[in-house]
Amino acid sequence: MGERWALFLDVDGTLLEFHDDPAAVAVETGLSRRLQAVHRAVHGALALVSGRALADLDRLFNQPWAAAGLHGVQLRHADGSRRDLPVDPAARELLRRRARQLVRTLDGVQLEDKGAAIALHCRRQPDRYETLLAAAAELADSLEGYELQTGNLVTEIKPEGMDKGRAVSELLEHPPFRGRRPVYLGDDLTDEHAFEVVGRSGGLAIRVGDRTPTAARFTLPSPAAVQHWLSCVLDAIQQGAPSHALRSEGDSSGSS
Ligand SMILES: O=P(O)(O)OC[C@H]1O[C@H](O[C@H]2O[C@H](CO)[C@@H](O)[C@H](O)[C@H]2O)[C@H](O)[C@@H](O)[C@@H]1O
Repeated sequence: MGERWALFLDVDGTLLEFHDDPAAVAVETGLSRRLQAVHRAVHGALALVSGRALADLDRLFNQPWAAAGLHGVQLRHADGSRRDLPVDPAARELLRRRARQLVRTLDGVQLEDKGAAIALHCRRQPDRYETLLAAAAELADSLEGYELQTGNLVTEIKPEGMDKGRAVSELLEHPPFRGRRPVYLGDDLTDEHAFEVVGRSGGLAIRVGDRTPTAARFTLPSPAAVQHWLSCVLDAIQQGAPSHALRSEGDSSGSS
């Protein structure tokens, strides 16, 4: 079973609980050890798939694993090779300048500068979300080569042409993911792109939480449940259990 499955894991809201400040999250030792053990058990076919930049994922997880950062704008393969979507420095500067101007007009909105992309957060003031979405959409429309990606009390302006689904497809073309059945865990709207790809590839899409609608067939209630599920997966692989052991308990389609 350890040779048959490929695991793709979203980070915030899936592996980690949400915090008001994106920079304040941390990976506890227990989660880190569990992920390392699962990574070994699936012979390296585990990738983090996140809206965070790769540098931020490396700061948090401190592992050279395959990973998609900025929703796939940045990609690192399991062999360490990297591909980045090209970003025009002048366009990036324009994005930064306009985004800074925008947040000055929106009380309670926090700007996260991720290099090639900008996230605008309003977790501290959720009642500003609709106003933020409208203003950010207008900004993204005015910038050539950029698009909007909304998420959990966040909206991001990122280089166009990549999403988590495309990132997972790209990883699946390369070892050690190639030829394996993908399992994707994620909580957010941004993960739906990947749920669709995984569903089309005959894999398992597992939604974390209760956001609807979703293309995922299975559900886990929380990041704590994800950690428990990872332990069960590890046990199942080590005991050579049948492949259905990878499924989560809940089935959001009503069948199992
Ligand atoms: O794709 P993900 O790994 O889930 O990353 C999505 C975004 O996650 C972060 O923001 C979210 O988590 C923050 C910390 O808990 C929270 O404050 C914020 O409200 C959430 O939207 C991260 O800061 C973003 O850059 C990611 O794109």
